[in-house]
Amino acid sequence: VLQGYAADQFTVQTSRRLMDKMNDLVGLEVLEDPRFHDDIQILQQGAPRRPLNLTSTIFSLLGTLVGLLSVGGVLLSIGWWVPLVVIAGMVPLTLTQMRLYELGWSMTIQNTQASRELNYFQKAALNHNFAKEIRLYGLMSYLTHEYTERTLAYQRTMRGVRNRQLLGVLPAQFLALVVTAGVFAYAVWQAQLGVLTAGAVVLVIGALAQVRSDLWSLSDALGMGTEHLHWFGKYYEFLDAAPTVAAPAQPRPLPQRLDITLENVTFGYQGHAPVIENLSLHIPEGQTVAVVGDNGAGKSTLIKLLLRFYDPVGGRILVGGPGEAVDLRDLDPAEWRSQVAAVFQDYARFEWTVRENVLLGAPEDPQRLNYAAAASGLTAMLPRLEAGLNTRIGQAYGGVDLSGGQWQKLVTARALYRRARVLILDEPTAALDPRSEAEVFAAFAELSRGHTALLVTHRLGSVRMADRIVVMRQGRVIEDGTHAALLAQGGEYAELWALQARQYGAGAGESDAGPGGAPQSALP
Ligand SMILES: Nc1ncnc2c1ncn2[C@@H]1O[C@H](COP(=O)(O)OP(=O)(O)OP(=O)(O)O)[C@@H](O)[C@H]1O
Repeated sequence: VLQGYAADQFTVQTSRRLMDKMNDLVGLEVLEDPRFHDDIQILQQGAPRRPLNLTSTIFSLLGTLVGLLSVGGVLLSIGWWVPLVVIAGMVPLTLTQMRLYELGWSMTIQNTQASRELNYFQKAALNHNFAKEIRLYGLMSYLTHEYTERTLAYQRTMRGVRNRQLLGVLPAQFLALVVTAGVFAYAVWQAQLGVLTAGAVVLVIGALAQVRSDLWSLSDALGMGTEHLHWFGKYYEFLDAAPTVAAPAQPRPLPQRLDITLENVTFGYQGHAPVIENLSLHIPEGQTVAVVGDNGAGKSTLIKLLLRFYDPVGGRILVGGPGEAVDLRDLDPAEWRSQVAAVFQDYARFEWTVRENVLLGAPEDPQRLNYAAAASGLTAMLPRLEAGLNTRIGQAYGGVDLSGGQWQKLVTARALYRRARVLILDEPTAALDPRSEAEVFAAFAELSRGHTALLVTHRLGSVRMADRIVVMRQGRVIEDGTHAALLAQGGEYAELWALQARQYGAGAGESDAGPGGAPQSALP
């Protein structure tokens, strides 16, 4: 019961410290490092037991040492050198045991990624989000095969380690046995010579057995103790690690104006070539800017940089009006982000109630909630949800599933609910029907009045409302201007516009009808 209680306490405390640490990791870079995920798996698995195990190992070490001292005293009765010889005979066993625990730990570390990968196959087989493809493409046999093969390979590796552990211990065990047998024979010989009584020999036999078992426990405890210490080493290393994207020790105050300026910004994801190159852009506060460009041009990456999920490797991002501009790196990330509302392309779908999904932990302001829900189109879909805003999402918890468009309305409400001076929408209407799209854009236009707004979209019909359109290609800004100016320029934007207009049958060129939504495509 005590062990269970202590394990509960340790689990909560250790997990909380891990979560607090995650909160300190203000950037996203760390999450893209496989070693980080290995560490998290090892730390999470060890959290409920390592602290308790280390404590009990220390106690068992102390207990064994006290026992050894007293029983060692008995062995002294047949000669001062006897305890020394017995201990010396056990030293190789202790060292081997410790080395083997060390080997076991390093194998665990080396194979954590393999273990995560094989578990991925099992998790995928049970994952609700993958269920349709698994059934349609008959994927289960592939998943089962991969899981089984990988698990067997993993087990073979670990079995190899266990076999080596066994074989490694045998010679040392044998030596310890020979030493014990030698001492026993010596005691019998002494009895025959009349130096020791029969009673003393019996005592020595008992003491020898006890010393052997104590020394064995000692070597085991030392080996296990080292393993626990390794785990703690990893735990504190994780907690103490300085993140690459860190909050400044002494942040500068937030400037009055929130103009955003990128100066020759270059950025590449860790280990990859730059995806933003020498990009310069100035967005005065209050301006609505649409960012368009090919897939992979770097639009979402630009947004991630503006939110300081990553730091540029070259150039800088400034926030503030003339004379007060501050490098984004010198602002408190939490303070800066509190000024920004964003709908990401891959937004988070929390399996909570609709209300919780909109508030995201913020206190409820009924008026604001009503406004955000109405403007995003959420209000109109509420009657179809059984408990309105209190409807639970997620069938795994007895809730409902939302359609893609319904989700998009919900996350738009989430962004509109936040009182932000900068609004960022990355493909906010990709899943919306034309009517909802028009409504969301009307709300967006109203909300962005007086606010900075950044809209990333492929739907060119909706970008005309922006004060300015920025066209990106391969991490650079290739065109920048108003809709009319860019059409007149006859460059990339004009070409994209004509392309979408043609697909809508509105005719190419400067048609005012323009493209109203996603292009239709036909299979070859
Ligand atoms: N976390 C990441 N790690 C490595 N490369 C990434 C990562 N995220 C994006 N990339 C790469 O960066 C490039 C730019 O991606 P980004 O998502 O910014 O493009 P985008 O312009 O938003 O594209 P889309 O229109 O398809 O949304 C792509 O080549 C992509 O593969």
